[in-house]
Amino acid sequence: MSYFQKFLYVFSGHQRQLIWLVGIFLLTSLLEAFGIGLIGPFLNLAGDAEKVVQQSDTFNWIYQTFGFNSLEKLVLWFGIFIIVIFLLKGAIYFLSKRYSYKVLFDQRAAVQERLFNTYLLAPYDFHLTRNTADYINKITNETHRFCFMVSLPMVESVSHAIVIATLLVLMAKTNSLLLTVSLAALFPAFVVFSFLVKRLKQWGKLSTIAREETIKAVNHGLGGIKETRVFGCENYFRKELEEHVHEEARVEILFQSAQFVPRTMIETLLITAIVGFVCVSQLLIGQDFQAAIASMGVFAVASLRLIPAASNLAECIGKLRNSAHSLDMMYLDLKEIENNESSKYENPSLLASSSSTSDQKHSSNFSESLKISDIFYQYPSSPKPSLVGVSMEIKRGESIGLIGQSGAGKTTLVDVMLSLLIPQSGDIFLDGKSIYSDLPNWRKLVGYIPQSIFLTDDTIEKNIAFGVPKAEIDNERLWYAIKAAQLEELVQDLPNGIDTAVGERGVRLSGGQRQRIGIARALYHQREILVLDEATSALDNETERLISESIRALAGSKTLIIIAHRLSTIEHCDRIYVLDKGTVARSGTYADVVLAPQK
Ligand SMILES: Nc1ncnc2c1ncn2[C@@H]1O[C@H](COP(=O)(O)OP(=O)(O)OP(=O)(O)O)[C@@H](O)[C@H]1O
Repeated sequence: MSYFQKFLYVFSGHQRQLIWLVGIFLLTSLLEAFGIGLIGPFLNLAGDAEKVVQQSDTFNWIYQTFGFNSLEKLVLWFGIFIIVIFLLKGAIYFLSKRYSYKVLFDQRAAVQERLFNTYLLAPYDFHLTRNTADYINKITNETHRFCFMVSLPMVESVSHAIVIATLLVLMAKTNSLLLTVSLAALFPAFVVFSFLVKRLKQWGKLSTIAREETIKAVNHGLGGIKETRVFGCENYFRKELEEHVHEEARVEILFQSAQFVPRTMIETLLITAIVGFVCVSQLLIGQDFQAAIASMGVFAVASLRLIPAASNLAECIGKLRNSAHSLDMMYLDLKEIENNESSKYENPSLLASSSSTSDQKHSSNFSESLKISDIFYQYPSSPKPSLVGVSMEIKRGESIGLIGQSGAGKTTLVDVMLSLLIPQSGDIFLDGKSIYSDLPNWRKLVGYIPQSIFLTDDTIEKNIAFGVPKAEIDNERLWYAIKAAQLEELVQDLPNGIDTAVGERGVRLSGGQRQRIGIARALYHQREILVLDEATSALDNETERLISESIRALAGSKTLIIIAHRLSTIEHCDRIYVLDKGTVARSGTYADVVLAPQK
């Protein structure tokens, strides 16, 4: 696919604004050229007005038509006219810049939103292959590059190309030989430029990678500041960061310096060509000097616009090449996710509906049973399947425990149940109906309490009512969740109560408190089916008792699926499933599976 097609795919929806931008840039160039073109005649007029009016038909016509009664007035009004043209040009220049920034920044915001939405809706297995640094870099840095290193140069190069083409036609009409000489003289600049173009793309790629690695180094070093400090790894992460920021600086210096090469060459070569042409035609061929001077005048004026237009065009092409990697990356992500088979299960309306799920009355229902039927799942990057023919049936209100050795497939099964992973074969039936026929509805039924809860750097209240705007939080439901998750005492002891900030990822809370916030979150969101991944980390007896109590209190009213690492947690479960190498090895009551001697 061509660069331009990729650009249009990412820039979708606002193509008309691009055409407006090209038009506005052209108008500014035109006014500028017109204004500059008037300066010469004005100086001539001011120097000897009488002679100019006598010799120039145009000035004579102006003088007669507008009824000037003195030459001084003509000079004055002509001067005022030039000032008005420049004022107009200045105003249009300002408005065009303002408009172009509006288009570009609005477009950047639109691409940022689109990328973020795309990532939010991307199949879960897509996220298993990515790093958050990659998302942060694309949404913050690369979208900026897309606007100022792809969109803007694209528009500017079209307007420069039009100006250049017009000037070339004008020059060709004036003196085609001089034009040929000028173009031939520019040949070395084309050669150097085509050599640089390949490098520019490579430097752009290295610069993108360096930015991403810098974010990774910050994430690793500061994200795990506890471990960094305890293991004394400050120097290691400092060096990592140093390496990447210097790499970015190195390639940016190369790119920015390389941008001046075509500009300098074009200027030097064009001036050399024009001066050389005059010398040769005058000294060697003895051409009529007056005729040469006449063409030189047109060339000099045309070159005034041609040199900047040509060097700006070269600069724009340089930027477009340099940002080719950024464009490729954004295009590939958008295209890959938007066309992904699994994405078809995802409903874009989820984005609109998910934030308000909790305050809507639940339309989703679970009245009888959940049937997991013959599930087969293999990770895209894994040589062997993680789940093979897993089946189980769970009645409404039952609690089931999943146990098995590390790597047996418990988390994978839970991820399939949470519809994060879509199985290659098999199905899950809710009251006899496949959940895949209406995933948004299924998602309103299941809640997840992972081993390590993701807490936002916000208050306890906002972490429990996760994803609900503050004004829409239901207080009654919030306090029910706090009580049921055994958090009441903690909240009452805190000076700011539910308004206490938990810190990034909940650093100001203990592991047990964090998990109870997770339970409260699932309860606030009124999920019928709760999937609980019990924390493996050793919790103190009191915390463990509180968590077990809150889980036990839910038994019967909620359907619970618990991945257990401590057998005491699943004592009360109606049924236990033992997973082994991706299959259900045994199932039965706690007494059958855990207490009975194994054959
Ligand atoms: N993202 C992944 N890509 C490839 N293979 C994976 C991925 N995640 C898990 N696996 C593999 O799938 C199998 C089941 O892993 P899973 O995490 O489901 O086990 P588990 O029973 O939950 O283990 P644990 O109790 O240690 O959490 C393992 O062999 C594991 O290596």
